[in-house]
Formats: sequence, structure tokens, C-alpha cells
Amino acid sequence: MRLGFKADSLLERVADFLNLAPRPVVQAFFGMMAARTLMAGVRLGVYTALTEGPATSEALAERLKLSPEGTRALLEALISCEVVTRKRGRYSLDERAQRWLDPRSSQYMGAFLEFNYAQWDWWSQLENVVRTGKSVDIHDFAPEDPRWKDYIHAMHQLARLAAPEVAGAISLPRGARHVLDLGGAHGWFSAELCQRNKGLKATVLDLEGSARVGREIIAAAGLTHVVTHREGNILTSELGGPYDAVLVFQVLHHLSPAQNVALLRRVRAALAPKGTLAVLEYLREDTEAPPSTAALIGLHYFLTSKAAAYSSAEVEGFMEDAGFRITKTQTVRHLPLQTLILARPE
Ligand SMILES: C[S@@+](CC[C@H](N)C(=O)[O-])C[C@H]1O[C@@H](n2cnc3c(N)ncnc32)[C@H](O)[C@@H]1O
Repeated sequence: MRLGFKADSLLERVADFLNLAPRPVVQAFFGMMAARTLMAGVRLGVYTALTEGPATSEALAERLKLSPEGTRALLEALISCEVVTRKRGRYSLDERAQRWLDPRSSQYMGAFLEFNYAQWDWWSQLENVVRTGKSVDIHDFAPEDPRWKDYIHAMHQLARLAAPEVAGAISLPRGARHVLDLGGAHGWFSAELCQRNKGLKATVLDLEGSARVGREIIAAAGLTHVVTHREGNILTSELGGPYDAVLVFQVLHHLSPAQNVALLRRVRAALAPKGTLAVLEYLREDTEAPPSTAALIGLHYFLTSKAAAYSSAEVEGFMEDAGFRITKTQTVRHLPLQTLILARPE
């Protein structure tokens, strides 16, 4: 996936081809404005209000207790972002955007946009992080820090998109009893796996701040009979076992290569001899070109954990060094650049 710049006319296409448009300015200025406009739509309640039907900007401003001028400007900017439409002076949520921005949708992404406020603050520290090499370390926050709630709800919303596809790709033998979900947070992936494999139960091992929120998500969904949260650090806690499967989903990018190999060696020891290791990761492409957004995610991981987006060769290398044989690699259609890698102990 690449970041772009869509030309509206032949003239704009020619200007772009001739390098007449200052691309760095366009990307930095418009990218920033689009991000914050989309976030404000959630925080100010605009999307939720529009699910009640088309409305004029004056009516919306009154209902949401906003300034009339600001509301009109925001709604017009949301049209630029292609999430709102205007017809005869009344604004509506764009049909394609409803899937992501209507809170009643099972694919609602509002929590992710809300989480972006915390991410915005972290990104404002980028220059210092690059200068000093010291990351923000988002997993060091106190368990009661409200950012855990935003973080784990955002991850849950993403997991809802991909969980059926991912769980469907992991085939466990009949009679599989126990799955360990390392850094599983919301527990949604293991819950989906348990629902597909009768008799399977999951333990999510995660830091206290994350586990607290994950437990609430699982309780609200009525899934406490299949998923249990345990608080602990995956790098130091006893893993227990033997497990039929261990999930390590979107965790390796928070750790250094040496930590990844050490963790996966302990996972190997905790797995049953024919158990399955499942790794889900946002992988950096190995190619020199074309440029993709994976490097931006890599910088995000450095900023937030002093780690990196690893390539598939690197992740497979961690798994092989820890004594695993890769059995299947599959890209996940519902999450861009995410890959599921399955392995067995050698
Ligand atoms: C990006 S989230 C992924 C959540 C979930 N596995 C998923 O794929 O949606 C990373 C998770 O790893 C957890 N985590 C990071 N470092 C950890 C550590 N040292 N011990 C336990 N959990 C950790 C975080 O608390 C967070 O819940």
C-alpha cells in the first residue's frame, strides 16, 4: 500500500508528472489536516449525529453544542475527506463511510480514530525520539492510564475485521483444549478460534493495563466461558503449558530480534509436540522499490517501542532460530500488509 495524491484533472496530472507540485508540502500539510479532521468528526459526535438522518449544519451545531461557523467548516472538510456528503444543504454520512463510522456497524472504527489523539501526542515527540534513540515506550504506562482503554479498544476494532479470516486459517486437531494468546489484549482472535473449535479454551497473557480492558471486552461479549485473562509480562512470566496452540499476534514488532528469539524458544517449550505456533505481523517488504507505507509503520514501532517492522525473512528467521518449521504463510485480506505465519516445533 502506498500513500498518494490523486490528480483531479489532466492539468494536475501533467503538473505532477513534471514535478511542478510541491509534493512534500502537499503530503505534510494535507495529510495532517485530513487526519485531524477525521478525528474531530468522532470526538465531536458528528458521525453519530448524522446516523439519525441528514441534517443542516445549523441543526447539527445546535444538537452538538458547537459553533455554527465551525460546524459548517468541519462538515465541508469532511466532504473533502470523502466521509460526508451534502445534498440540498443537508449533510449525511457517505454511504461507503457508514461501514467504518456508524457506531452501529460491526466494522465501526471510531475507537481507532479516538486512539489517534494519543498517537498524535506520541508522534509530536518523533524528532526527540530519533535524536536520542529513546522511544515513548507505550507499554510502560501505569495500568490505570486511560490510554490503555483507547489503545485496546482500537486494537479490538481492527481485530474484529480480521478475526474470522485469521481463525479460519488456523486448523487445530479435533480435541484441541488450550490456546495461549501472548499479548492478546482484547482476546478477540482467541475467542474466535475457541468458537470454531469445540472444547477449546484460551488464556490471554498481557500487561495489567491491557488485560483490564481486554477482560471488560470479553465480558461484554459474553465470552468469559472461553477466554480468561492473566496479567503478566510475556518476557518474564511462566508460560505454563503444554498448549495446542500459541498465538503471537502483533507483538514481535514491539520487541528486539534477541527478545523475539528468546520468547519463541520459551513458546516452543510451552507447546505440545504437535502444537501450532501462529504469528500475525505487519511485515515490511524486502524489496528496494516501490516505496510502501510499511516503512512509516516501522517508524511508528520505533517511536512507540524502540523496535521495528520486520520483513518476512526476519520473522521467519526468529521462528527458525527458536526451533520451529514454517508450515504456512498467508496474507490477511482484511488487514493490509498483515501476514499470518504458522509453524510447528521441529
Ligand atoms: C499491538 S497490540 C496487539 C494485540 C493483539 N494481539 C492483536 O493482535 O490485536 C500489542 C499487545 O502486546 C502487549 N504487550 C506488549 N509488550 C508486552 C509484554 N512485555 N508482556 C505482555 N504483553 C505485552 C500489549 O499490552 C498489547 O496488548
